[in-house]
Amino acid sequence: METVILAVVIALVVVGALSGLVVGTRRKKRLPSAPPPTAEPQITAPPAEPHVGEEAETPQEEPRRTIEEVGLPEAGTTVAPPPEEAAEVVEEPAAPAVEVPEPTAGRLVRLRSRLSRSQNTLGKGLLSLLSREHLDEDTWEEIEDTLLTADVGVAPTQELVERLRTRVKVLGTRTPAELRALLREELLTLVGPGLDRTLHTESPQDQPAVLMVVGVNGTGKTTTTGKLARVLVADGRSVVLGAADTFRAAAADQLQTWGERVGARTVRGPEGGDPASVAFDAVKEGIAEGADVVLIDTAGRLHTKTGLMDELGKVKRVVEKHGPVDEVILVLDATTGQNGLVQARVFAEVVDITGIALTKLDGTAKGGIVVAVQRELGVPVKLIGLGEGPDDLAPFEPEAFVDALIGD
Ligand SMILES: Nc1nc2c(ncn2[C@@H]2O[C@H](COP(=O)(O)OP(=O)(O)OP(=O)(O)O)[C@@H](O)[C@H]2O)c(=O)[nH]1
Repeated sequence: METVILAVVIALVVVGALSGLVVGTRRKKRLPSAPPPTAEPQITAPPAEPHVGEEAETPQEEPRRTIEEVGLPEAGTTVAPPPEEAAEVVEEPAAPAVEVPEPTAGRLVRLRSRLSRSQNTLGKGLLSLLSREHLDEDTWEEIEDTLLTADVGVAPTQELVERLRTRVKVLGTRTPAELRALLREELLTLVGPGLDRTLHTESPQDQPAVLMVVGVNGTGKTTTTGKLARVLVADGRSVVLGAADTFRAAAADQLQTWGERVGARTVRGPEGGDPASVAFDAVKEGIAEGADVVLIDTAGRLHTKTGLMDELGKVKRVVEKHGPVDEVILVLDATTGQNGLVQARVFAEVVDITGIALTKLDGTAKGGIVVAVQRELGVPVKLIGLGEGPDDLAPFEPEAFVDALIGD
C-alpha cells in the first residue's frame, strides 16, 4: 500500500513538472509575437523638453543675423562661399549677393554714345549754322537761339557768340575741320576745363570723409547716392550710408538695397525721425568701423525754404560735431531746365554746395545746363547720370562731354 501511494505521488510530481515545462516553453514562444511597440513613446518627456508632434512641425525661427552682425566683405570682391562650405550653408537665410561694380575709369567711354545721342543736336546744329556761306545777323541769331534752347543760359550764350564772331572773322575761309576745332575749343572754354572736379572722398583728418547729398526729391538723389556708393566701392573704398531722408520710409529702404548690393552698411532711423540724428549716427558708425567714406542721403522737400534751411543746416551742423563735411553734392535733374536753376539757387543759400551731380542727361538735349548751373553756383559739375542702370553714373569730363556735343 505504501508503495502504491509513493508511486502515485511520484507520478503526480512528474506530471506537474512536465506541464510546467510545457507552459514555460509556450510563454517563451509567445514573446516574439507580442504586438510591436506603438508609435507613442512610452516615456513621457519632462515638461522642459521640446514636444513632438504638431509643435515639431512648427518651423523654428532661424536666428537671423542683423546687418550689424554680418561681416562686410572686402571692397570690390564678390562674396562666394568656398566650395566645401557650400553644403553647410544650405540652411542659412539667403544673403544678398554682393556685386562688383564697374570701374569708374572709362565709364564715360561706355556712356558716351548715350551722351552723343541726347546732346549732339546742339553741337551739330551749331556746326551746320557756322558752315553757312553767309554768316548774317539772322544766322547769328539762330546760333544764339540754339544755345539758349539747350539751356546754356543768357550770359554764357552771349559770350560764346561774341567769341565765335571774332574768331570766324579772323579765320576768313572756313573749312569744316577748322570750324569744328574752333567750336570745340570755345565750348570747352565755356564748360571750364580747368575747374577742380575731384570728388573729395579723403578726409584730411584720420577719419572717414563725409559727403552729404542734397537735392529736391525726384531728381534722382537717392539713386545717385546709391550709384555713388558703387563708384566708391569700385575704386576700392569702404562706404557707410546714412539714410537721413527719414521723411519717406521707402527712401531708406531704397538706399539700403543699393548698399546691400555692394556690401555697404546703411544706418537708418525711424520713419519721421530726426534726420540729423541719423546722419550723426552714420558718421559715428563710419568712424567706428574705420570706413573710408560716409554718404548721407538727405530729404529735399521744398515746401518752405525755412523748413529746408532748418533741416539741412541742422544735419550739417550736427555731422560737423564729428569733423568737417568734405563734400555737399547737389543733385539736379537736367530735364528740369530753368526750374533746376531755381532749385540750385535755393539750396546754395542753405548749404555750401561743393559739387553738382547732374542726372538724367540721357533724357534731354539740354546739356547746356552744365554751363548754366556752374555759372549760377560757381561750383563744378562733378558727376553726370546717364541712365537708370546701377553703373550709369560717371565722373564729368569736359573734353568727353564737348566731343559728345559736336560728334565725331
Ligand atoms: N534716365 C535716368 N533716370 C535716372 C537717372 N538718375 C535717376 N534716375 C531715375 O529717377 C527716378 C527718381 O530717382 P530717386 O533716386 O528715387 O529720386 P530722389 O530724388 O531720391 O527722390 P526720393 O526718393 O523721393 O527722395 C528713378 O526712377 C531713377 O531711376 C539718370 O541719370 N537717368
